[in-house]
Amino acid sequence: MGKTPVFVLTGFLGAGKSTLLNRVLADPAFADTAIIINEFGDVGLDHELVRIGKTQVARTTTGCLCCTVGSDIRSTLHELHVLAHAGEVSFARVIVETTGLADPAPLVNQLMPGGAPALGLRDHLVARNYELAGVVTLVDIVTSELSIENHFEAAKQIAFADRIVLTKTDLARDPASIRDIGRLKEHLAALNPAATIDDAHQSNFDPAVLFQRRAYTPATLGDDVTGWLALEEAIRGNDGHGATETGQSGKSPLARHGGRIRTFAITRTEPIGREAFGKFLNVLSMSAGPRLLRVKGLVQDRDEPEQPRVIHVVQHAVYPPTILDAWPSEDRQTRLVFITDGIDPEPVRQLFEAALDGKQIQAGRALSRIASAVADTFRSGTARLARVLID
Ligand SMILES: Nc1nc2c(ncn2[C@@H]2O[C@H](COP(=O)(O)OP(=O)(O)OP(=O)(O)O)[C@@H](O)[C@H]2O)c(=O)[nH]1
Repeated sequence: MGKTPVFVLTGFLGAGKSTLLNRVLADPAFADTAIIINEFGDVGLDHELVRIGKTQVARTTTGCLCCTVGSDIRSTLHELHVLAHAGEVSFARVIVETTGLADPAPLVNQLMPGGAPALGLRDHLVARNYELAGVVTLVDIVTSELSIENHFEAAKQIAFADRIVLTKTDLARDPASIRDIGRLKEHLAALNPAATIDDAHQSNFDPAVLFQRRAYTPATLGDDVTGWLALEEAIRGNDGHGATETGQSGKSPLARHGGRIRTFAITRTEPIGREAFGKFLNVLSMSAGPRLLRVKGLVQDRDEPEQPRVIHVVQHAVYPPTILDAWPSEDRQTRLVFITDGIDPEPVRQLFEAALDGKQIQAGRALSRIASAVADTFRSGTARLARVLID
């Protein structure tokens, strides 16, 4: 028996990883697939939104694979191996969906031969039974330029890919947007000349091809990748976690991502008015701008409480909600997960409550706190830039 191929599916926040994964998992050829979904924060939602078939096996890891100390990916692969050995599950490939903020270097380092050393029997078993067979990076044409500029993770995800897929190309209908796609492709090819670039909405695009076994060789991806992997080794030696804010489970999921990234959830048990909720999302998105990195949620609508609404905001883009036929689990409360760049939970919670309860003055106060957080992050960004220029 050969080694089981492991594919990493990555891409910045909201790039469309779960959407593509659902498409692939619905293909009968992928019935024998194990999926590892990594969620940023304890109140993740992906495990509810990715549709796992009866013959597929899924594991969710919380925290961030690139930040959790030790080797979470190896322990999850080991657990799957033990279950397969006992005949409890069966799979021919593993797909790891990372969080949108994942730095791929530590993950690749743990999975490739000659990467992070095997520390015990478990790691030896993982190395003997699995091989990294590809890194697929999705690039959202709507937000990627901003993401690449503002978040090193987005650029690294592109650099480590052997397959790049452009998503949301269906939204580019006018000639200027189509020209922009051409420019984006040039930019991506400059960042990573070795990867193939596909378009998720081209009629001949077959996502199954992305998860076919192949040799993944970081050395062919250029000096940057080799350098980052070497750096990874150095970081591993001293943990490298300069965490400024402890996240969940006593781990430090925010460590690699800078002190400004916040992740938090808002839950509500009473059903929510559609119009007030729509206003909340739009006003939040307008006031926070690119500092609102991601919102996703399941919402219990007052008029249709049995059909949850799935909502997505990706930076400035607020997507039309999708309506599910039924709740994916027993938990029927509204759950919203936020990832922000420098915006604290409190004013967002205040804005949410004020919008739903129709309290204008409180909403105004919350908005001015959000506006000042946005201005502060811009100011600190400017100060940093000035320091770089003067140094
Ligand atoms: N129009 C359009 N919308 C898309 C496409 N791919 C994803 N979306 C939408 O983009 C939003 C985010 O998609 P997800 O699949 O949840 O993105 P993700 O990368 O899994 O998100 P995170 O796990 O939070 O990083 C959803 O509203 C999707 O319906 C696409 O190709 N075209």
